[in-house]
Amino acid sequence: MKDFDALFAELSRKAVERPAGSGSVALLDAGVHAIGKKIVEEAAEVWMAAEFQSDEETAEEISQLIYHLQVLMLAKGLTLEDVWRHL
Ligand SMILES: N=c1c2ncn([C@@H]3O[C@H](COP(=O)(O)OP(=O)(O)OP(=O)(O)O)[C@@H](O)[C@H]3O)c2ncn1[C@@H]1O[C@H](COP(=O)(O)O)[C@@H](O)[C@H]1O
Repeated sequence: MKDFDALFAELSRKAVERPAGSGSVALLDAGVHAIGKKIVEEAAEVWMAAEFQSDEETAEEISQLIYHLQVLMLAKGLTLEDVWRHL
């Protein structure tokens, strides 16, 4: 099963190698503004799922929020350590 670090490593690779058909590459190319809008959208979906949907659906929405946060980190050139040191 993929975890947070494995996804970040995969996305970091894709940002450099830019494979054809990667949605992540397209999102990186769309820029911080577009990624930020997705984060807001996904955060709202997490909230709504937590209040009105199943635990499984909530977990899926959380995974999508995490994914978009990681794409934003890559767009900004932030490392995992840059974030972890604030925890
Ligand atoms: N974990 C994810 C992931 N989570 C969410 N998403 C994207 O976020 C979308 C979910 O957003 P929405 O709920 O808004 O659904 P939607 O309305 O269909 O999406 P949009 O039309 O708004 O793009 C999905 O359709 C995916 O495009 C993800 N895209 C990719 N990954 C993983 O990232 C890695 C690289 O993926 P590629 O860049 O596609 O190769 C792979 O391991 C993937 O599994």
